[in-house]
Amino acid sequence: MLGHVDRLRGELVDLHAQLVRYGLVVWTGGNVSARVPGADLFLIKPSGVLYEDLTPASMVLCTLDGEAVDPSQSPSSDTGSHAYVYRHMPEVAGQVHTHSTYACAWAARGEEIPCVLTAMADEFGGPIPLGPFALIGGEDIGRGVVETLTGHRSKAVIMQNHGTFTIGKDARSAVKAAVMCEDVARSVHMARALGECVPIPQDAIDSLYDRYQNVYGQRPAPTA
Ligand SMILES: O=C(CO)[C@@H](O)[C@H](O)COP(=O)(O)O
Repeated sequence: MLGHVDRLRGELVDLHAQLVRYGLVVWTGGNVSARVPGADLFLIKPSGVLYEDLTPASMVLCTLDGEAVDPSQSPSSDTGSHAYVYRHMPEVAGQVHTHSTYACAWAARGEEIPCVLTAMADEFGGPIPLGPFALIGGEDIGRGVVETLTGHRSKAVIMQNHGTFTIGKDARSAVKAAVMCEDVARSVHMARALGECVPIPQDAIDSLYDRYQNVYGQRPAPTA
């Protein structure tokens, strides 16, 4: 278990740097977490720490009740919500939260992002849904994420008046979902400003999603 924790500490530093690289966060906003395989534990960003100051040791190990194992550490404001998602969605092993600009524009309008681009069908299998308004600091956001994404193809949710929350089979997948969410939020926001968007038929969405999820990219090397 300690091997997993040490590995995930380093991975989380790198993944937080990806949020900066893709322009998804400013100052200390946002966070990434990763479930520890085989343990009722996860690691998450420390609260209020600048991205350039994050280190493997600064990542906070927490229980699935959202408590820091080391009480001297202060985990992210969203720790209770990340913990709630991990408890209620066992398939989830990574989560990301951002205030990325265009996704927040959809959050401020209280609108889901309609599936009008093939990139949305590929990655999200349909629209990016809107989740409820929820206060920060407890489990309310996590409850809204679970209510919205359970049984939904999308791995991203636009939480009303707040921002993006994503889930994944690992933290890297959740970061990818956050990057792709902001990319399509920007494109569809621009399109909407210039006119009506053309919806993609559901059968085409299904075909695009199946291809991207099951065919796209490099095949894994054959095992010896
Ligand atoms: O949305 C909020 C605060 O309004 C938080 O989610 C911040 O975006 C990140 O907080 P920390 O992870 O640094 O506590």
